[in-house]
Formats: sequence, C-alpha cells, structure tokens
Amino acid sequence: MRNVRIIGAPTDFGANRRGVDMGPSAIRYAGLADELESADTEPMDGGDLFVPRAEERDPDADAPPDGRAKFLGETAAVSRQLGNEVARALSNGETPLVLGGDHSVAIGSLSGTAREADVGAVWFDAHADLNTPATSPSGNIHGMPLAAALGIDEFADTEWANAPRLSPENIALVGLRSVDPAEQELLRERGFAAYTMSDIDEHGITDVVEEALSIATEGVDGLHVSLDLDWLDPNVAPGVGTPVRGGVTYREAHSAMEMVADTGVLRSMELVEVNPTLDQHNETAELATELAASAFGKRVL
Ligand SMILES: NC(=[NH2+])NCCC[C@H](N)C(=O)O
Ligand SMILES: [Mn+2]
Ligand SMILES: [Mn+2]
Repeated sequence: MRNVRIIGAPTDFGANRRGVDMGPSAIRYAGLADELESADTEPMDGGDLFVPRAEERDPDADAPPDGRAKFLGETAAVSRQLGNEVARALSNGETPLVLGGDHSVAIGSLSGTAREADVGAVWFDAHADLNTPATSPSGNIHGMPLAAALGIDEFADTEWANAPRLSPENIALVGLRSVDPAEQELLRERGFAAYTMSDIDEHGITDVVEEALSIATEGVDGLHVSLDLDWLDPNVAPGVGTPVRGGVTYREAHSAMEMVADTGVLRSMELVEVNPTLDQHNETAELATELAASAFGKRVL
C-alpha cells in the first residue's frame, strides 16, 4: 500500500497575499484523508510548514526588488523547507502530496522531488508559469515557478540556481489558455511540450494527456504532477485567484488523473491555488481531494 505524506504549504506570498494560504485547511476539511483511503493509500499528515504571517513583519523591512518579484525572500524560505520535507518523505518511501498555497510552492516540491532522481513533470494549468522577474506582468512568483525550476535566466543568480533541475525534454504543460508574450516566446524557443485548450478540443483529453504523460515519463525514474486548480473551468473550480474561462470539465479532469495513476510511476504531486475566500461552499477544495484520489488510483470498480 502506498503511504501518502501530506505536506501543507500555507503560503500566499507568490500570489500577492490573496487568501490562498488557507488552502491546506480547506483541502483537509473537504475530506482529503478519507478520499486518499478510498484510493487504497495510507495518508500520513505531516502538518503544515511554518510560513510567517505578513502582518507580523515590519512593512518596510524588505521592499521587493524593483517590485518585480514580490516576496522573493519569503518564497525562497518556504521553498527551502518544502524541498527538504519532500525529499525526506521520499527517502522514507512515502509519496509526498503537497497542499498549496499558491503555485510558488512548486519551486520547493520540484527541487525536493528531483534531488535524488531524474523526474519528469506534467503541469496541469491554465497558465504556463514561465515568467521571470524581468518578464512578469504582475511580479507574482506563482507565475514563475516553472522558470525557476528550470533555472531560466535571472533565476540563475538566486539561491535556486543550484536547485536540482528537471530536464526540459521531460516537461509537458496541459490546458494552456492564458500565456503572456514572453512565455509564448520561451515555449516556442525551448520546444517544451505544451498543449492548449484548443489541442484538447481537437484531439480530446485522452490523446493529449497520453502524449503528455509519455513525454514526461520517458527515460526518468518518476513523475511529478503539478495540479493548479485553475486548470479546470471556473464553473467547477471557482475558488482560485486567477480564473480563466474555457477550462477542462469535471470529467476531463478525472479522466486525466486516472491516466496519471495508470502510469504507475507517480512520485510526487501538488494541489495548488485553492483559495477558500473565493470558493463556493468549499467545492474547489473538494474537487482537489477527489482529483488527488483519482491520481492515486481510486476506481469505481
Ligand atoms: N499559478 C498561477 N495561477 N499563475 C498565474 C500567473 C498569471 C500571470 N501569467 C502572471 O505571471 O502573473
Ligand atoms: Mn494557473
Ligand atoms: Mn499555476
């Protein structure tokens, strides 16, 4: 039986403090442990990482460097802790399930999961999250984690420069529908496998996810799944900070997660961007728990 190590990362520093730090509580309250048990796994909750409250700090202490990457220091501190927790769970033979928090937590989970192994990743998201501090339109680090994990440009002189990297050949983005100009350029230049919603319209979710998974798992030891809840259409996942219309349906999302389980090589996963202050009756948190169960192998029959 698979032991799933739940790691809460209650940070909203990467999303400019909008309440997404309450995600881990909301996801647990939505019944995560029961869902994971129904997927025949053994959930082990390691609690939450320590994330400082912005209200407790001196507001002038660390103004962001030219306002382009907000809360860089705080985010680096969370990433460091999270990377260690993820690596520790893996060395105990557990499968880390990280609860965000905004998508900046991926910097930590990716560096932890890639520490002792070659890892591929599928990024289920409306966004590409490939901005850098120089290209970001918002300065929010949740729009940058994939660039940070790949060590692109400016991240080269941050402490993430030496973080374990994923190789770009084993990364696939699925469900794109909001991509900034600099991200478009990067995607084209570096030749990442990137599937837009139009690709899903044209080929269907099954074919697209099958291809994405085969790219991400080719020649590596394991798969990391990064699930941003804004991947789904806002009508089923309203509780996210940066919703974009035209996302995948409830059924498409489950089908994709079932295919993740079928690879048999899921190594680590994260559920990010659930924001209870924007949700309706916790339904986005519930959806997150259900999708995790599907990815861990829950079946009807
Ligand atoms: N993980 C997310 N929800 N990212 C949204 C990013 C939005 C936009 N591309 C930005 O960089 O600011
Ligand atoms: Mn997103
Ligand atoms: Mn994202």
